[in-house]
Amino acid sequence: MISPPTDAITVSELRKSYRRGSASHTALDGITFQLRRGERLAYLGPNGAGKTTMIRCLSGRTRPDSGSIELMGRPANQANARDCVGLVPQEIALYGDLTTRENLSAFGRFHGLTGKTLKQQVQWALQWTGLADRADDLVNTFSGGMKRRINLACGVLHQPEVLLLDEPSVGVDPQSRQRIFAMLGELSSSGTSILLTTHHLDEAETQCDRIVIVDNGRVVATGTFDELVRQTIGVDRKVVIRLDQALRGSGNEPLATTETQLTARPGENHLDAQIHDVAAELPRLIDAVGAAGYGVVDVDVQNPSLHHVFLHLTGHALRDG
Ligand SMILES: Nc1ncnc2c1ncn2[C@@H]1O[C@H](COP(=O)(O)OP(=O)(O)OP(=O)(O)O)[C@@H](O)[C@H]1O
Repeated sequence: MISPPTDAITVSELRKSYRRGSASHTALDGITFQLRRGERLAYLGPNGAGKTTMIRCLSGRTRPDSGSIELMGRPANQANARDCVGLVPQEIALYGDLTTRENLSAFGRFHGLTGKTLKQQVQWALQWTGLADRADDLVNTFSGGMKRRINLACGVLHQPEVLLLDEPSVGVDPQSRQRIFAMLGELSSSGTSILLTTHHLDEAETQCDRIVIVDNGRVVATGTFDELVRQTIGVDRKVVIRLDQALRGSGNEPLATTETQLTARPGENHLDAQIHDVAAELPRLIDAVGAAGYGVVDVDVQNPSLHHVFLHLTGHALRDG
């Protein structure tokens, strides 16, 4: 018996350059990663990192210069290999002068659906998007968030096993983003494998199972959020303790009894500590601060974020606007 492929997408050493006048610009510089079956994978990178180019290569809209793509275990260049794929492009591509139902029916037909199946899927999409009560309204009367939900539905009417989304929440308000991710959560629970590109750090961190971080056309790290934190900034936490008075003497002199690594400067009203085991070490440190004659005004335990991970990996911040 042939066992099913473990990866929904396998990308190996993918390269793509564009010509710009007489020069060549490398958008994908030897990209390798996997989308595992059933997972939600964030392909995270700043503007110009090559995210759209990757989606275009995966969906067959752009031909890579070299490297390979497998979709559900089949080489992407085999006939019908992309039948398992649904695509939700970044630009909203809907007919404004048609109703929600008419748009869904049109896109369903593009995907080869007819008759009872088409009707069923349109009905499902109306419920899934929460737009059943707007089924017969013209799409050009809708908000950006509503259009994005219909755009999303148009890409999955044929129930693809693998879904590609290029910046699915771009230009929508936080409430609509939440709805979109709730919809994707439903698809994921029913087994769809999802690859989404994003430049939103919080989306990658909170809405996805794993993250591929790309910069300048290269993969700089891959893993779950916890794995990425361990690989980069480590498990130590930065803790800032604000004091009721400025530090005297050489700063940490009065706190010489503590084993915690401290940065303390005379004249400043705070101590910065690197703490490995916050639960065990922090109470001892606070006792030591009290014993040295200082009062603690505030304690800030800084949790690592994907922002810190990205900064550590690339040396620059990812503008998350
Ligand atoms: N058709 C093209 N011709 C020339 N250069 C291109 C073309 N498409 C993309 N590029 C360049 O390739 C690089 C990667 O672009 P791409 O759109 O894939 O990045 P991105 O991460 O999706 O960025 P954004 O979020 O801004 O869309 C950019 O420098 C872009 O200018």
